[in-house]
Amino acid sequence: MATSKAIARDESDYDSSSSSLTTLPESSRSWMTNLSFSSRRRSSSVSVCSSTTTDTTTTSSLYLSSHAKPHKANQAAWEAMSRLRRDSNGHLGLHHFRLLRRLGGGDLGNVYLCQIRNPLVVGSKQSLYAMKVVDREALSVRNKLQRAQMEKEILGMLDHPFLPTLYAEFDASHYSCLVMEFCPGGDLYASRQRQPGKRFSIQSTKFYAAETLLAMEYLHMMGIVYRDLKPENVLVREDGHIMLSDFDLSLKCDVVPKLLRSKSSFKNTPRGSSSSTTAHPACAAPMQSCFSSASFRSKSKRENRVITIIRENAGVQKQQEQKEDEGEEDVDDEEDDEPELVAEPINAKSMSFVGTHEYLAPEVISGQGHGSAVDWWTFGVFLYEMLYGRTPFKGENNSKTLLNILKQPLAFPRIAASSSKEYEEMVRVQDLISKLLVKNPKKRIGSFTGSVEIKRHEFFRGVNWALIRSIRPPEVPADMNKIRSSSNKVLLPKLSKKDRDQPYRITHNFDYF
Ligand SMILES: Nc1ncnc2c1ncn2[C@@H]1O[C@H](COP(=O)(O)OP(=O)(O)OP(=O)(O)O)[C@@H](O)[C@H]1O
Repeated sequence: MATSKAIARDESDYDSSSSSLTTLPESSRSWMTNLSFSSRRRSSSVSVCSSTTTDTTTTSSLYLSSHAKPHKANQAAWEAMSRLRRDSNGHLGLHHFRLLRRLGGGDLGNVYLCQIRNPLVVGSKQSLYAMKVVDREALSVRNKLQRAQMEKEILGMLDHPFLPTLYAEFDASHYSCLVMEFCPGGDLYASRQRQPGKRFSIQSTKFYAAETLLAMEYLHMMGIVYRDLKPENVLVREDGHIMLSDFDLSLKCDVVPKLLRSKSSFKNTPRGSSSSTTAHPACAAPMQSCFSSASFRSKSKRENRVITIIRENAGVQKQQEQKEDEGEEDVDDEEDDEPELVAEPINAKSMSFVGTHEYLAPEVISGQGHGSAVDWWTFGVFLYEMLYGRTPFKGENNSKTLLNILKQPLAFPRIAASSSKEYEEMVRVQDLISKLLVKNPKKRIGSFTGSVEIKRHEFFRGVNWALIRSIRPPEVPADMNKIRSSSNKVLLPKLSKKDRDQPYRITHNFDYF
């Protein structure tokens, strides 16, 4: 799993005692001394809960209970859980589940592979779930209960193919249990370690980045700023598609949708690389249907009908109109001037210092307050790491990393392209990364119209956003039946037979929680 590899890689980075804050801006220094650092990149999110925190924790009207997840309605795992809920009159407990093995642990709790304890259904027919178990008492002592609550609330809201489905949640003694979809493919950090040169190919990067972008688009629509994107938090589902995980650092805020005219709104978005004027690249075979050029133009029309994210900016609008007069090519010219519903939490503002060092946005470090644009910064770092096998501003220690993020210009390693097509793709993705890793959040791509700006960048040209969930991913994890049969063998720390069979008694012996 990524966990152990991440420990090996970054253990020293999260030693707060070695951090020197002397070279950081004055605005950062006073409150950065309160930071709590954990020891692994996996759980390296740092947070400061001080009086400067202004996160809004509104109860959203969009809250969906775990009983209503339309996109999972016909799934066996969902049906099994609904049946269980019916049979138990809605009173689920730990005794309804058999914990099979520990999948991993983080700052908030441990995650276990589990099955419904049902003597009538045995072996390979049983659905597998991931259960996150959080010790509320321990978190309360560490002042982290609110983070766990936030994660639970957010998980309850989500209903999207690239985000976790919360199948059930219940309390057992002072433990909170969240039952979610199990992702057998591990995470993208571990997956990257297995790639040649520990780097994903440009096509695999495009695939994972496109799905991640859709997940973040949905989160922003729901008023959620994710704030902790990194390959470790992108899990690979049974079918090879992705699932973002770990929402305890997310910020939930109100999002006020607006209706804007499409033409003017798209005119104000930064466009793709001026140097990437060549035909879109041919893609690796499995992804061809998704990344075909034919789909690109029709996609533009479709997008007009989905919820998109727009921010008005008269100045930029003017510039774009001027460009149009100059005759610049623009696919939007062919589109109707339909109104668009806009839903980006651009007014979200937080003073919290949260994230993972190498992924922190400059505005988070400088403590000036940040909003949804932090997710577009982390998306840039994510793309960079997937492609180059390291993050762009990593220093010898955490303080150097933070300084580099604030001061160091972005640079790309030289990588020989195997073909002119790959070279062109590299130029495009570098252009996108350069636009995402703009230190001023107001000038960063995505800050005007959110994900729609990024989806329209040349690098994603040809991606069929509507069909991406149906195409074959770069890698598909081992057969689920094999995982089921191996779940009782020694792959990960195994639970004792007693604990497996009697999880409801483990309150007396909770050594593995
Ligand atoms: N649905 C899942 N399927 C498979 N493994 C999972 C699932 N959810 C979490 N895990 C694994 O469990 C581990 C801990 O999960 P998670 O990151 O949610 O915990 P956390 O306490 O919030 O961690 P962090 O310290 O990063 O905030 C991770 O290694 C992750 O890979």
